[in-house]
Amino acid sequence: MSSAQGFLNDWVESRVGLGSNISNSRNTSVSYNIKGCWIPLTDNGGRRSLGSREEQGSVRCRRDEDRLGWFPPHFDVSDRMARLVASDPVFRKDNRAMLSRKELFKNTLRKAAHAWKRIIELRLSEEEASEMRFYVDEPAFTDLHWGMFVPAIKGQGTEEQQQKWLPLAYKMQIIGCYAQTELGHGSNVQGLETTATFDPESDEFSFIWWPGGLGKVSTHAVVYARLITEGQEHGVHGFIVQLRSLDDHMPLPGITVGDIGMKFGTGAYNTMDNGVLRFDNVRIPRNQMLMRVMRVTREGKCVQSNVPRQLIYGTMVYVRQTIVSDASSALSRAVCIATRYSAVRRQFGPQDGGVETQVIDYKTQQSRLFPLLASAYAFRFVGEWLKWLYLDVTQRLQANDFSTLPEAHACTAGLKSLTTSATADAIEECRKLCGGHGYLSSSGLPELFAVYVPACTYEGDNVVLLLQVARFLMKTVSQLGSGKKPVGTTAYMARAEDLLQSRCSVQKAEDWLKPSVILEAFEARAVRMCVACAQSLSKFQNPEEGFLELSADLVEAAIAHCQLIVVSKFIEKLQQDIPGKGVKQQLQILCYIYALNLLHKHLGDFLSTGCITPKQASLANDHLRSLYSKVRPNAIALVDAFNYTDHFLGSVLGRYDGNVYPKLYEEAWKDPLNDSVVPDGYQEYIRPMLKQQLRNARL
Ligand SMILES: CC/C=C\C/C=C\C/C=C\C/C=C\CCCCC(=O)SCCNC(=O)CCNC(=O)[C@H](O)C(C)(C)COP(=O)(O)OP(=O)(O)OC[C@H]1O[C@@H](n2cnc3c(N)ncnc32)[C@H](O)[C@@H]1OP(=O)(O)O
Ligand SMILES: Cc1cc2nc3c(=O)[nH]c(=O)nc-3n(C[C@H](O)[C@H](O)[C@H](O)COP(=O)(O)OP(=O)(O)OC[C@H]3O[C@@H](n4cnc5c(N)ncnc54)[C@H](O)[C@@H]3O)c2cc1C
Repeated sequence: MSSAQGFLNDWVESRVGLGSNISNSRNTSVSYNIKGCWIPLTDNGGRRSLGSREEQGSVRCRRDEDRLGWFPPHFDVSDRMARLVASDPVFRKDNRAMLSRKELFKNTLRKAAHAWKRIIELRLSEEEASEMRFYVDEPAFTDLHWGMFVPAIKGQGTEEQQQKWLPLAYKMQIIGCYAQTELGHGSNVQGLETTATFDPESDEFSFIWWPGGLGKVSTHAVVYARLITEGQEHGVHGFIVQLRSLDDHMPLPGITVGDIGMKFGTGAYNTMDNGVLRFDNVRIPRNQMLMRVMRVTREGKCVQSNVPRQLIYGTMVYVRQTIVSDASSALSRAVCIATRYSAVRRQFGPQDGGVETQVIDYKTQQSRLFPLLASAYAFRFVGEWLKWLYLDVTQRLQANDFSTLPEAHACTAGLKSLTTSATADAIEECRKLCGGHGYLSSSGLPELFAVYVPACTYEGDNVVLLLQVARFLMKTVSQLGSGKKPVGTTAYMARAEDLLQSRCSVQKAEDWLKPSVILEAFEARAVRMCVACAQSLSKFQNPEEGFLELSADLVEAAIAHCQLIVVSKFIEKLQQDIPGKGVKQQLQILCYIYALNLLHKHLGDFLSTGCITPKQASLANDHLRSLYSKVRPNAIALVDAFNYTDHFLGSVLGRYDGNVYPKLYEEAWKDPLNDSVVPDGYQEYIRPMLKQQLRNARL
């Protein structure tokens, strides 16, 4: 061993003790029982030797009464699937950053095939299979097949069409994708150029561009195109189109299909074959148009059914709802890494040579990290509520009650936008919270960021979606005088007159710890911003022109409304019975942190609308600091509660055992650059340069 290596080994050794200090932060009297799991809070003298989650093997669920009833009842399923994936070598993912695009993609195919084999062998339920795919943690064509192709047929197909296509899709005898976006049109769905002409006399081309799973795998797609019959246009509809032969996978006549190329980051989303598709007079049978909204008869006549045509956009509503829950997962993952590492990392501290300070104890670290921890919980709760809302609207649609569809659209669009933007920013913040090591691939954060950021764009650009919310809000405000009572998430607007006048009652910092005070401040801010926008709009002769001109303000108003939804759902959650010693109190603290931090970040809104005074703002800020101190002793337990395996986290910094430094050192040596001591290219480039310098020096 060279002396340099010897030094490095000593250096690593000297930090092992520090690395294990994560367990210090697990010394707390509160026993957590989040997501239905129990988190052992051990005091083992500042050391933990639990090993990785995977190694522990068994599911550590204690008693049924320890489970939080208000979490979805799928903890056992989730935990079992996480362990199944983590213990299967085929699902290894630590080498992704080193693979070429082709290797990466083939590896994804291998994993998807293996997952499908396991699903069949183990006779997994739909829920188990879906959890398994989640923990495989690799964007793949299966996301689109199960996430969009199947829901599109379910939501927009007639009974007959569902009976024909769903069994094939469920058995994966066909693989489908969702082909809506074109090279030239994504947000503007009505502007799509792809046409489906019943009388097949069209010679136009258009390119579909972006659909995941399309490039190399899908045999079928639900393609969105403008329907033309008898020379008349009938809006955009979905059509099931076979793209590839089921015998040899070759594209069918008239179809050109391929991958659109590398995307942001190495590894990351490049496991997905986002595709380009060109149709050249492709003919499909009439009954492959999804006809729940509109039927085309044998003679080419269009017959509108009684369901609203917005149902054509229904798959997007469904996926947006799932994306909100996913935001909580991605965020909790990043926060788990940053929190555990912040407890391990020490910088500066006493001048007397004592141990340095854990960076998690710095107030700046806490003020950046704990609001993100609070957001992870907030998004989980609002995601659960949104799931309920979606189920509710689906049941109502089945009973021909379409009244809640506009609200479901506004909520899914707005919350998708709010949570994905916040999560993307938060992952980057977590990277910075981990200092230099956060930039290492082995921290897991760069890849998580690269995989996650497109969520701000796909399934609706976030600004475009907020503008949809703003339209809904302006409509609601405009109807206030007409006697139509706002309901659901806009019910607070019925109290607009009061809220426009109300004065916040806070006089001392603790007054901010009343949910009613917080709610009223958020309601007043949202109403005032909406009403101000509506008043400005009314000054325009042409409302559409006004909407365009005021769109930046409208987006701010939509954000205020969506933040109110998240805050109010967190508060509602806390009104339920929450078992587990100390759990409710901790969640209450997180709820206040979530709300008061938003208030702090958007102070301009609250002050300019006169909802609170500068003095009250400063009291809120004082209170935030004391709330951070209350979270600190339980921070590790609160992230352990997410119950992520080391495999799923994929982060040396976020290891459960806190053994960060030796593992970082070990990881570094795995890099292919370290395969040889003298690098490839030395003879060609380095040596001649060095020799040249030597010659020059001698001259
Ligand atoms: C597959 C993933 C599976 C699971 C996901 C889980 C996790 C994610 C993990 C991985 C993700 C993997 C892959 C990502 C997949 C991404 C797939 C895609 O991106 S598919 C393409 C998505 N495309 C879009 O989202 C386009 C965005 N644009 C639109 O939605 C619309 O065009 C528009 C912006 C709403 C405008 O439409 P239009 O011009 O028709 O709108 P108007 O404003 O005139 O509205 C008319 C009327 O309709 C109402 N409305 C609009 N949209 C909806 C809706 N979705 N539902 C109900 N109602 C809607 C609107 O409010 C108006 O109502 P009115 O005022 O007239 O009452
Ligand atoms: C990783 C990934 C996967 C995808 N998968 C699929 C898939 O499976 N199937 C599929 O069909 N599509 C898919 N897409 C496409 C995706 O849905 C679209 O890219 C998305 O809807 C945004 O549309 P756009 O690209 O047209 O953006 P644009 O609308 O061109 O947006 C560009 C900019 O213009 C702004 N803008 C646009 N309209 C307005 C407006 N009215 N007012 C103010 N500002 C506006 C936006 O805010 C944005 O800043 C995927 C995209 C990505 C990145």
